[in-house]
Amino acid sequence: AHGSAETTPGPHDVEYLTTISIGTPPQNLSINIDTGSSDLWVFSAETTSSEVKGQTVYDPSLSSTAAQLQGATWQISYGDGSSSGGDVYLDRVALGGLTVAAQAVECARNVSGEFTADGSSDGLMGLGFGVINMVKPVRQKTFFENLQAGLDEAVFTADLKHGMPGRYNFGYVDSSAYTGDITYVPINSTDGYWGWTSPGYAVGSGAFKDEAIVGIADTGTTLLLLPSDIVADYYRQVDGAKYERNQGGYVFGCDVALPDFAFGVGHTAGGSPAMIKIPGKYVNYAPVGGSSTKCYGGIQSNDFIGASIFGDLALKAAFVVFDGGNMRIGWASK
Ligand SMILES: NCc1ccc(-c2ccco2)nc1
Repeated sequence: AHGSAETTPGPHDVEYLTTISIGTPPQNLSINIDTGSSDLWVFSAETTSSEVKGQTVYDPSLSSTAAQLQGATWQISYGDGSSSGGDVYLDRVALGGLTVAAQAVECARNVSGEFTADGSSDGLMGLGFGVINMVKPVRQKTFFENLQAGLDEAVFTADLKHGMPGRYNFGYVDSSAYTGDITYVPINSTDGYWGWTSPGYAVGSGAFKDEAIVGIADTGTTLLLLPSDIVADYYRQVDGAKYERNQGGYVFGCDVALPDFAFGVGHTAGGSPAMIKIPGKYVNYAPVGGSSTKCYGGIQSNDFIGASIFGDLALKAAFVVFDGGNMRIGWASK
């Protein structure tokens, strides 16, 4: 089996939203597919009403195929400080033409203010590894883990785009969606993430710099978070760019010229790595609050987290293969 679903960017490509249907008859929700976590949770009929502002909720009592997972609860918090928690139902979940008959659907009783304020997202679908699923007392499998054995190929791919809809495919690699070759590197899923190491980077037309970047491929993070020395190196090439503590990162004039940023993938023996190039204009993330002339950079430091995060800013410059069968990740230009 294989399937394909369109995914649509929010403002400034802050997140990408994909429609899933849950239950019988189907209830359609718009969810954020997040390779940086492993819980499928949704706003639900059980969510504290003051914490629901515009989201579509899943109501298991209206689904003839829903069954509560007795005694199961969950609580999760994310790197951006947001959080949610509740109880668990098993129900049919369909995405891109593929169905899992008994997927753990984690129904929120509570969500933090960040989720309440994001009226476009009705929940998250984690496509990380089940080892970090937060359901207790028994962890639950992700949608991909439940599908995997039945897929033609044990892969899913991310084809995110700047300011326009892209696609998540399951079970196949669409050879018309990228240019050149896909370069595959091993992943380390010990911490539950799609962990991999880039051999280095280049700023603009500058030379490649050999500096191992240990990170995760994370569709649920907006930006590209890298070691502070690399970030400083990039913004040295941006006129007037500076680190502003009260903005929480590097900012610059919204009309400034921005150099491309390229990161390496793989290491052909002695040869140079394949490069994924992020166009400079993608690095202009958005005007900072209250300004129309000061803009916030899409490349920022990973200082507080230790590992780097190849979030949407990096992913939307590439066609990415999350290969669960061979425990590897593949990157291609497009
Ligand atoms: N990296 C996981 C993740 C994804 C989305 C969100 C979020 C908060 C408010 C709206 O969305 N938080 C964390």
